[in-house]
Amino acid sequence: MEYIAQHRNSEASNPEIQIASGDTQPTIIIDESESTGASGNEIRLKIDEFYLQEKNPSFTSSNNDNNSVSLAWRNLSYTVMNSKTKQKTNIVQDVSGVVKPGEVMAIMGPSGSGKSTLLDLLAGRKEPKLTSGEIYLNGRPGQVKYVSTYVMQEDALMGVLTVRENIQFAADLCFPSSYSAKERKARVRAIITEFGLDRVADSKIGTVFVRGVSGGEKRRASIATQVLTLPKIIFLDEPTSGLDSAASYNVMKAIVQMARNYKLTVIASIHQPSTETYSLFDKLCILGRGRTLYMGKREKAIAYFQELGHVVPPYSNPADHFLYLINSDFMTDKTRAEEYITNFIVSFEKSDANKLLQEEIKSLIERHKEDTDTRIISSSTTTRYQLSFFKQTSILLKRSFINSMRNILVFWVRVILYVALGLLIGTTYWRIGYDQINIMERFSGEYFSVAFLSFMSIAGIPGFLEERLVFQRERGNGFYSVGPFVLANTIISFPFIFIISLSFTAVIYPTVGLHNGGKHVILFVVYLFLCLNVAEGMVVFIASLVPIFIASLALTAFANGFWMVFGGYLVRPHSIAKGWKWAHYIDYQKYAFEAILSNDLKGLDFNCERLTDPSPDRMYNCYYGDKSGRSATFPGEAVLEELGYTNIRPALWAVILIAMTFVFRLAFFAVLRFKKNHN
Ligand SMILES: Nc1ncnc2c1ncn2[C@@H]1O[C@H](COP(=O)(O)OP(=O)(O)OP(=O)(O)O)[C@@H](O)[C@H]1O
Repeated sequence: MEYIAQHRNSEASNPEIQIASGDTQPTIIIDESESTGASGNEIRLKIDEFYLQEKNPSFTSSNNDNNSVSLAWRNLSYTVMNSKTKQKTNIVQDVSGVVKPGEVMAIMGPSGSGKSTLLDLLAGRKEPKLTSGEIYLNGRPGQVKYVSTYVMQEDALMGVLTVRENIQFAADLCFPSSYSAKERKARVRAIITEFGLDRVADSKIGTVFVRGVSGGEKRRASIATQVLTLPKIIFLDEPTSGLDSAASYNVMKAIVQMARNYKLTVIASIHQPSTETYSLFDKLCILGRGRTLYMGKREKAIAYFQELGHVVPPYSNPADHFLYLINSDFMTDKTRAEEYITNFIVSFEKSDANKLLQEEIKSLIERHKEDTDTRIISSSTTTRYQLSFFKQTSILLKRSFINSMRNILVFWVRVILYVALGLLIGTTYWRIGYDQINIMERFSGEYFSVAFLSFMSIAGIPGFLEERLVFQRERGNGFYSVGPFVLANTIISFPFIFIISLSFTAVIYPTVGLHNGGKHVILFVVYLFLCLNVAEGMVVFIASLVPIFIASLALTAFANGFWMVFGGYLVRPHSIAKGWKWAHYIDYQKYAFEAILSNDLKGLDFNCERLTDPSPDRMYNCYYGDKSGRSATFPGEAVLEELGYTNIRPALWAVILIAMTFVFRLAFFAVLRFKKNHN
């Protein structure tokens, strides 16, 4: 059933949302002008909720928590084995807790206390073999990952896109196709308002070249893109890290408000919240050495520690005080430090707070024992992705296109570099002509074009790494699969690489004075284009394998250095040592270089040197071809033959270059598909 929202400004007297049921398309009629104090945004929110519930029952509402999910866990442990000592270490041990819909819990503790590990455990992101304990969704064992979203610490946004565009693309990717463009836009508007981003909605996120929104706004935008679908449980890994206290407060406030409005269950690991941020939490889980030092209501924590004899001094931040209190890392006496923390652990185990917690978990399980409603556990598992492969690819293509057009780092920096370099080469070689002494210059120019242009594909690494981070986040949240991303990335590179090849050729070809004629110019562009596609494929493959900027830069530079050695110019094919011949045959630069060489030299005649003291039998000195001294010229073919570039088959070489592009793109797919992410 479809619903259409209509805004009517004058006639309706009832400010409430009305549903005018028709036969097929009931219409929501809204009067914004005479609302009873509800702002346009509030009305919009109501429409959005309405849409979300009608279209997908897994979306929750502020007034209806039927679909909300409580999360409880009991005796959760994570144990790793030290590969050297073969000893087991509990990173997290016997941790229990419960968070109900609408509540926000903070996991706090000193560095290394196990906050991230616990968050990952709860989110189902840890190796099950190393995990023990139980996790309950609404009191029943269930798969958390199907009803939750994990918000990573790093902002994963496209810098050249505006806040709204980033969120809109996420909405286009994560909502099912039964949502109209208008509905998705409405949801985007609503979440922008919820996260207080209206003022900067049309500002770019920012890049190294363009100053964008503030760190806090960027963090809010990043979170907004990940919670658009109102997942029932939200995990946030250090959502305020790197932000000042005001920005941290605003980020947390937006999250808390959303949790309240939509009855979402929220768990966030947090380092050192300010007093204001701390006061936003409903519950606290304080960890020390992987054990629970306190788990319960935030407002009862002060009294709890007071009972243990640790009074929070007046006017001090309770969070700071607790963290200071439980930090034994800097105690010089290790036995005393151990005892000190053990006291906190034992005190909590024996505490009323713990008894209350255990009873709460028990009663939650009891209450849902007879529950036969499996909707929560199974609702999101029926279809893995909301959109078809084709739709996913087309949206990603559109976003990649905008990113490539606007982000100078992706392609344009290469266009500028190549044109500048083309001008440099062109003006240096300036019309090299057809004398035999110029032959090696042709070789050098053509080799340089292939090798340097391929090498400079590394300029695309920063842009790709940014895109990969967004991909990783969106794939993690189940927006789309690897195939559409790889396909979109591949397709979008073609026109830009073509522009690069064309612009370089346009500059270099006439200035250097390569083989004249339309066919030769076109073939030069084609070979360069095919070569750069392989180079680009190799860059994305390496950068996805090692997604660390400096490391992928170094690896790609090494790989290109390797190909340069075996490309057939620095060492001619027949001179390459036997043991390295294989490298020559798998070197894409060989195929491009030889095809370009053949395109230039074949069909050209070069002038031999006229002797200063000619005799009737010997008038010329020819480096190649007929060396009898009677011929004034020799063909380009003779040069190739004598220098060992025999058996060049340009059409086959072109096919090999296409195949190599395919292989690298396939490897790129395999890496994204099968490599485990550790960041
Ligand atoms: N797989 C593992 N093998 C060995 N040690 C581990 C493993 N995972 C985590 N640890 C160790 O367990 C401890 C807890 O790690 P965790 O990252 O959960 O702490 P944290 O409280 O989030 O720390 P921080 O606040 O500094 O990020 C650390 O000392 C860490 O080095």
